[in-house]
Amino acid sequence: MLVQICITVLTTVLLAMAALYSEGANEQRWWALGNVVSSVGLAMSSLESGPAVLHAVLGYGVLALGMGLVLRGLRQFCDATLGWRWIGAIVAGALLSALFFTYVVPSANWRLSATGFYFALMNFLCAATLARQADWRAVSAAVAGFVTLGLALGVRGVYLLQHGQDEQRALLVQGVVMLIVPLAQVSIAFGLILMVMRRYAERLRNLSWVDSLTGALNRAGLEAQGRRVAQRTLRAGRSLSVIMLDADHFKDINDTWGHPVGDAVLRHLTRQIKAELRPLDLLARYGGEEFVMLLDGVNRDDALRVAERLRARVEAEPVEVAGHTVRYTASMGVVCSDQHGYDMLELIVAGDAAMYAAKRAGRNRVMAG
Ligand SMILES: Nc1nc2c(ncn2[C@@H]2O[C@H](COP(=O)(O)OP(=O)(O)OP(=O)(O)O)[C@@H](O)[C@H]2O)c(=O)[nH]1
Repeated sequence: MLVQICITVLTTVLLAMAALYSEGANEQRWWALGNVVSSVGLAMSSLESGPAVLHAVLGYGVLALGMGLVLRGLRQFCDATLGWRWIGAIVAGALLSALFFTYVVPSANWRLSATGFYFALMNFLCAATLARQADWRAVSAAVAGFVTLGLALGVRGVYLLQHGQDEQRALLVQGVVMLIVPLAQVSIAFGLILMVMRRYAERLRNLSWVDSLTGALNRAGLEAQGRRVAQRTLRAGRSLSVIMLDADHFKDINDTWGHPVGDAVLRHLTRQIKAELRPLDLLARYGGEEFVMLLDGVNRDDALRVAERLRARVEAEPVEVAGHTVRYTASMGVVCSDQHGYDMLELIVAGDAAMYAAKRAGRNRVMAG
């Protein structure tokens, strides 16, 4: 029991400290709380004296409540929810089976087996919730912990049914299970922290790839993701088109209306571009008022059509900002891997040249490179 208390304190402190460093504090709060509640339930159900209702019934209800809270945190981590009604049902299930084998068909063996199977199922449910996550490396330690715990409880349930509580073999199994439970608990706690830290690191990396003004990718994001898109299209034998876009006379907009209005124009332009792109396409802000679009699986003729549609949309839809209606246009250069290959840098250089040709030809137009 002392080991159990130490493990609970250790894992709860770890979870609470991880919550301080990351933004996913909500799910960690449920995990930490569930951890403490489960351990209280475990301690209650291990009592050998006192009223039966306390250790033979309520202890299992408290343990089930703790597991329900952990599951709620796991569902939250997976962007889903677990309502209080479900948690109530989980607690009721544990209470009913404990009540049944305490008062209706009194048998300590059957009660231990039935509740063991019940909590094994709960642990498998936790493992299954996480296993559906795409990032296997992040969740594997926690999944392994839940599966181990579920298997240990299940095996103990089978042995108790077959051999009774007092037989030598059953006692041995009971001892092994008592050793496995805290180890699995530690594995779960470390697994949960690992999951949160990986997600936090991913969030920070994504933030460092995003331009804060427009929400489009920045240069670093373009380099990292653009290469991935180029490789993907090359492998799949699809065309990759690049559109370079530059707002026309943007300096005049800044000089006439001020920089905040210029910023609003850039945000508006980003929304206009995004409206023309598909989910697999990439958009990055390449410089001040210059953007680059990567169109996956689009040949040059189709990319020219997309660019022309976008040009017409930008020309037709002014932005309303600070009581002003600001009209602006954009020039674009379109290139495709069918003519220039899949090297990102070469595509951008060729697209830039086509875009400057469009500027020289009078702006507000699309040129192919
Ligand atoms: N408001 C705002 N302006 C920016 C930002 N980044 C760059 N700029 C401005 O964008 C302007 C770009 O001017 P130029 O390079 O001369 O280009 P242009 O006026 O658009 O002329 P053309 O490209 O030849 O049509 C400069 O005045 C920059 O200060 C930004 O984040 N916000």
